Amino acid sequence: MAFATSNSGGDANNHGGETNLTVPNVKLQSLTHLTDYMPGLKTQPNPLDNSPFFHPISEFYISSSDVIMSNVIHDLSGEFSSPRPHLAYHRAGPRKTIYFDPGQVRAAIVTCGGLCPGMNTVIRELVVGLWEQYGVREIYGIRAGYRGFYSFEPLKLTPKMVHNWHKKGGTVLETSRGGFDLQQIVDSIQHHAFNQLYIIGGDGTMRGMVKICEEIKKRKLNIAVAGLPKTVDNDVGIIDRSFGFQTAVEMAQQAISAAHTEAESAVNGVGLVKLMGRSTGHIVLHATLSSRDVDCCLIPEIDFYLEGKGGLFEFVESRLKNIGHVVLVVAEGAGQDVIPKTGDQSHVQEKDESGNPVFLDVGGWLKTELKNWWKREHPEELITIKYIDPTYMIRAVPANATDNLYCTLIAHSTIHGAMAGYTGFVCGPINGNYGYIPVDEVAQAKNRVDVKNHKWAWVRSVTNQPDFVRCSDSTGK
Ligand SMILES: Nc1ncnc2c1ncn2[C@@H]1O[C@H](COP(=O)(O)OP(=O)(O)O)[C@@H](O)[C@H]1O
Ligand SMILES: O=P(O)(O)OC[C@H]1O[C@](O)(COP(=O)(O)O)[C@@H](O)[C@@H]1O
Ligand SMILES: [Mg+2]
Repeated sequence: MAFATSNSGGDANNHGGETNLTVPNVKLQSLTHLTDYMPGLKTQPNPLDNSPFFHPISEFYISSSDVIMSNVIHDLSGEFSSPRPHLAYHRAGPRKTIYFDPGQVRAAIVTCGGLCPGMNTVIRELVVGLWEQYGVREIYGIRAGYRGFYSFEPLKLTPKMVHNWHKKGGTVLETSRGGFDLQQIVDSIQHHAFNQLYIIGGDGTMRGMVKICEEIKKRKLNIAVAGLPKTVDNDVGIIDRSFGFQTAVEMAQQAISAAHTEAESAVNGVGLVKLMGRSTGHIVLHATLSSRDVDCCLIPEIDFYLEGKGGLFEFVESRLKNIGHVVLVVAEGAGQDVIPKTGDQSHVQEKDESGNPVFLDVGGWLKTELKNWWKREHPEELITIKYIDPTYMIRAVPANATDNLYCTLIAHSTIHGAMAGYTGFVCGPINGNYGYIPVDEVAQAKNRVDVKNHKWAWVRSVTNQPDFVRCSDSTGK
C-alpha cells in the first residue's frame, strides 16, 4: 500500500520496491532521496541483519509505505470532516536496504543555536549508534555551530570518548549563533569528504539546513543531510514536542515554587517569574499547569494591559485582597509591544547574531509598573514584589530521564534514515511515533500556543486570570 505523494513525479517514496497505490484523501509528505538527483547509487543489505542484538524478523524493517498520520482525531459522523487531505509522514526506523557502505561513511555532527537539555545525549547516541549498529568508524564533531565548519578542524569522535556525555548539560561540541556562510560551509563539507551530516538545532538552524540541502543538491553531492530539532522553547512545528522541553519545564517549576514561597511569606506578597520563550509561551503554559501555584501567566500569543477594568493590576489587587499573595509568570517575549522604548530602542530592534530579536526586560518593567501603581492606589499599604528570573538555569542542565530516552530514540531513528539514503529530512515524534519530515516543512512551521483550544481554556480555569479583552469603559492604558 502507498499514498498520493506530494511531489507527483519520481519515486522518492518508493525505495525498497513498493508499489504506489493511492489512498483517498491522504497526502504523503514525500522525502528527498539521494537517488532523486544521483541515480544508480549502489545499495547493500542493512548490517543489522547480522546484529546479535536485533535478530531482525520480517516486520523489523520499516517499508516506504509505513506512515504516521498527522491527525489522529476524526469525526466518524463525517459532519466535521475536513475537505483537506490528511497528511502522512514516513515512519522512522531501519530500512532493509541501505545506500551507504558503512566503511565509506564520514559523518559530521554539529550543534547550533541556544542550549537545550539533551544535546549531549543526542551527540553521544549518534556516535554510538553509527559505530555499534552500522559499523561506521569515521565520525566527527564540528565545533561551535555552523561557523565551525570553516573555522575549526573537526574533532574525531569515538564511543569511548562520548561515553559519559549524556550526564552533562550544554553541548561538548560547543554552539554559536550567526556565522552562517553557505559557500564556506559546503566547501568545507566537500573538503573533508563528509557524506552524512547530522545537524542539531532549532528553527533558525533548520532554515540554514534547507539552504545547505539546496546547495548540496545543486553541486550533486552524495551527502545525506539530517536534522534533529532542539529548542527549549518548543517552537518547532509538526513534532509533538522538542527534546529538553520537559526538563526545562521541570526546572521552571522550581522558580515558580520559590516565588510562591516568597509571596506567601510577605504582606501583600507578589511573586513574579520571567521564563524563556522567545515567541511562544509553551514553557510558561506547561509550568503553570503543572505547578498550580500560578495566578496569572502572560505569554507572547496574548496581548495584555495593566490598568483599568479587566487589566492585570485590578486582578492582582483582588487576589491580594482575597488571598494575600499572588504569583505571576511571564514569558520573556510577552508584552514587547507595550513596554515603552527609550532612546535608540524606539528606532531599531536589537538583534542577536542569528537575527533573533533581543527583548526588553518584561519582568523588570512589570515589577516597576506594579510598584508605582500600588503606591498611587494604596499609599498606606505595604506591597512586597519578589522578581525571579532563572534565565539559563532552566536549560543549562542535563536532560531528565524522559528527555534522555527521547534523545536516544531520535538519534538512532535519524541514523536509520540517513543510511537509507534519505536527505533533507528532520526526525521527530508525531503523535507518539517517530517520523521523517521534509526539512522545508519544518523550517516553515511554527508551533505557537493555540489560545483558542482546550489547553488554554484549562490554563484560564486553573489560574482564573483575566482574558484581557478590553472592556469599552476601560480606562486602562
Ligand atoms: N534564515 C536563515 N538562513 C540561514 N541560516 C540561518 C537562518 N536563521 C538562522 N540561521 C543560522 O542557524 C544557526 C542557529 O540559529 P538560531 O536562530 O541562533 O538558533 P536556533 O536554530 O536554535 O533557532 C545560526 O548559525 C544562524 O546563523
Ligand atoms: O542563548 P541566548 O543567545 O542568550 O538566547 C536566549 C534564547 O534562547 C532560547 O533559550 C532558545 O532559543 P533557540 O532554541 O531558538 O536557540 C530562548 O528561549 C531565549 O530567548
Ligand atoms: Mg530559534
